[in-house]
Amino acid sequence: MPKYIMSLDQGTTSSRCILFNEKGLIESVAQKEFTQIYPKAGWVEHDPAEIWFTQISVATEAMQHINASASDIAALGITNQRETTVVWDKATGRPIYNAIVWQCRRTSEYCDSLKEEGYDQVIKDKTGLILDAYFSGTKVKWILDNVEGAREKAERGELLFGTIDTWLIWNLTNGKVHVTDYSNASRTLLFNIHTLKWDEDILAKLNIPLCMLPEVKPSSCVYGETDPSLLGGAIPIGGAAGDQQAALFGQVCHKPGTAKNTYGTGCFLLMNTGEQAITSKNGLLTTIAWGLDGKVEYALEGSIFIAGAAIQWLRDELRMIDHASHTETYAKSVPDTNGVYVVPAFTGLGAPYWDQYARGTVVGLTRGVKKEHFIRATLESLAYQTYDVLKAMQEDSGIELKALKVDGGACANNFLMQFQSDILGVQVDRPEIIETTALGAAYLAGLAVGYWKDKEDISKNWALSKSFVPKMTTEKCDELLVGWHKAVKCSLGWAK
Ligand SMILES: Nc1ncnc2c1ncn2[C@@H]1O[C@H](COP(=O)(O)OP(=O)(O)O)[C@@H](O)[C@H]1O
Ligand SMILES: O=P(O)(O)OC[C@H](O)CO
Repeated sequence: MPKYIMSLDQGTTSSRCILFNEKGLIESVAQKEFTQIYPKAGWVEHDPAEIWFTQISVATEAMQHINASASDIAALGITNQRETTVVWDKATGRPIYNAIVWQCRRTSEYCDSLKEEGYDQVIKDKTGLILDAYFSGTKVKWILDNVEGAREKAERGELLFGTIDTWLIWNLTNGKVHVTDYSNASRTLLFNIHTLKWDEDILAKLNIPLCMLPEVKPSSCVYGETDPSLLGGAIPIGGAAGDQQAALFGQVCHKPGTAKNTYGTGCFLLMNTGEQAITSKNGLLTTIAWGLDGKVEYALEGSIFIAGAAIQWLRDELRMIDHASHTETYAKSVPDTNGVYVVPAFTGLGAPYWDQYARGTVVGLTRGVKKEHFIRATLESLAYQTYDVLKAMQEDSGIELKALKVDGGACANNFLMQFQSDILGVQVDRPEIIETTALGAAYLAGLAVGYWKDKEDISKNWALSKSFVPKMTTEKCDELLVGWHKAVKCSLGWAK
């Protein structure tokens, strides 16, 4: 009887593999960071070969840590940074260009031109998304327009497109399977979330041939088996989901009205809306949560582009800290930010502002401002951005959240979680396992092969580690939020 489920978590900054047991506990982890490529201001790329190589090597490493063999693994699930776009040659399996990362702004002006024609409404109606460079569609078009001979090859059926789930499954099956799941398809700008088909009108508008797109399947289903040469035997690939939807599943937000916020590179707040696709009036996205049990379920999403990445910026570019976790001590060493606000709009602002031209802004500097204030203000910016998104979500859904489940690397920060609870006026619940993204993918894969019976079987695994309850007065909160919103105004439209 196989003992584990393997989860491949291909994130924006690292590739990770976790082996889970049937209680949803971690048995083994391996992780590798990979290169971020910034060819021009506002452009972000990854090397797809490095993504594949780091991912397969951490899988091997995680197995070695506990002497697991392929026969010990019941199934493998995949979860991934979403929207990031790879186009490769079907015959050779070689990418024709670097992966264009979700954060990349190179197609902003093209998106503007479509907006001027009013095409943003068409996009919203069909895909549930905002017309923005964030999503895959305009990135695929950019590759076809800019790599010599690419469009002709694509039209002849010689090129394939995939988000990272598709790229990994293609490689895991040695080029046999070209698929994606509903949750990832719903982030491409090319998928109609109501008809559940690739949208031929949008494809024609963006001049993207249908033949290069993957087949879209449920998030929990056996897509194929890993090539036996890779992990010492064939393992069924039983599930795939975009990382934010996987986290929603891993947090057992299986019922409408339940929500989670993931604090990783960015911050993504998702609320399950069941079989109803709610259209936002406040700058949120309507997205597919997963395809499971013969149907799809939807979510409302607030996407914040820069969260933990701002902490990495403090560490790597400003060199104010040696380690992300040190921010907690610095922030607690001062009573406030001394009037400083940091708006980390490094790649524009996502929900609810959707300003492609906003840029990072620091306001309120005076002679007495110390590094501790700056660090605290950067941490607080994650909580303020979450406030803006949660407010929009409560208005759209008509649901007042009683508690917010949190996960992702930066939710380990107790200062941040307390400040988050204060500013939201809502309880914040951190689970024992904060690797819920990987766990969600494991659950989807395990369900497909009968390792877990059903959602109820999974739900009992969720365990609370710590709750944070609001302590700040409403007056103080309001005062801080006025300052934040003034700071956001300063950042808007800067790069126009
Ligand atoms: N204790 C901490 N306090 C604040 N930020 C943190 C802390 N630990 C990790 N982070 C941030 O969290 C991010 C890593 O989280 P993770 O969930 O692994 O992200 P991703 O999946 O996007 O790569 C990094 O951006 C890092 O700066
Ligand atoms: O890699 P993460 O965890 O920052 O997630 C990135 C998101 O999927 C982008 O939409």
